[in-house]
Amino acid sequence: MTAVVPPDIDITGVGRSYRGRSRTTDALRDIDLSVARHEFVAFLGPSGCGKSTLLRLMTGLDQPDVGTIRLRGQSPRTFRRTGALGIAFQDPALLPWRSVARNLALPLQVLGRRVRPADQAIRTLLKRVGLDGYEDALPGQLSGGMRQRAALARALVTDPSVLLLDEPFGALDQITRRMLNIELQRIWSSQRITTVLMTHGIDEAAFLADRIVVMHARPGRIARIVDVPFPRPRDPALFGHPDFTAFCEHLMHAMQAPGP
Ligand SMILES: Nc1ncnc2c1ncn2[C@@H]1O[C@H](COP(=O)(O)OP(=O)(O)OP(=O)(O)O)[C@@H](O)[C@H]1O
Repeated sequence: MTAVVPPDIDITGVGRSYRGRSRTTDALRDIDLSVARHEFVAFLGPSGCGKSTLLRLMTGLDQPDVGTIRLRGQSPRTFRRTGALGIAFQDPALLPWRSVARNLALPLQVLGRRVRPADQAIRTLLKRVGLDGYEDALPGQLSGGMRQRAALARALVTDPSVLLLDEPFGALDQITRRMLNIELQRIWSSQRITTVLMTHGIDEAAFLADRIVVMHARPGRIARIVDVPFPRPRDPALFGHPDFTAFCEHLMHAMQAPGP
């Protein structure tokens, strides 16, 4: 008999509202989802459907009004403090006065681990995201795409078991974004870190994810959950395949259809 592995992420009945002086915004309502170990799930939805709100709740930087979130059975805040959670936001938020390698060392230093920017582990990680040779560069000397690569490497530096990505490539041009999608797939395929990606990029979600959670706005809620039918590893040529185009069209309809 094989042991049943519990899900890495458990979201149950989560709701979150923002109360302003004149009105209340229902940012999220009735969010239920489990993400299995090694799974890649993308939340896909228009601006304002609550993706960033949900991601912040999953990091433990904000608390739901109702419902619970558990990461490997722990509260997000407790889990984050173990270093097992990797996080990358749309804004790479690198410290401008620290070199790329010293930015990468920071999460390890925060956890109290002994690390030097010249350590082999940091060099290997920079190589993996295509920043070989940029160890000593300052963030201001990098392009937007390179800064996002550095932010992705920083999210991976603690060797996390769960990775949360909030539109990490959203501000990039289409070509750079696609290149980083391909690299993220390569990294995920080799490490199989349980990953949640928030995105409004339909082809990004379809290329990367095992399952896509289509969100609707006002209130932010799950409209439907779609299995991605393409086998792995996925070749970059998939982006141009007619089946892929048809699947993206299907997702577009799911985003626009009146939801539950
Ligand atoms: N701090 C806040 N105070 C008040 N309302 C907020 C706050 N943060 C988000 N909201 C509102 O909650 C809703 C969900 O916002 P959220 O940023 O989570 O959506 P999103 O899907 O991430 O959007 P985007 O793709 O544009 O980042 C929106 O209507 C937004 O205006």
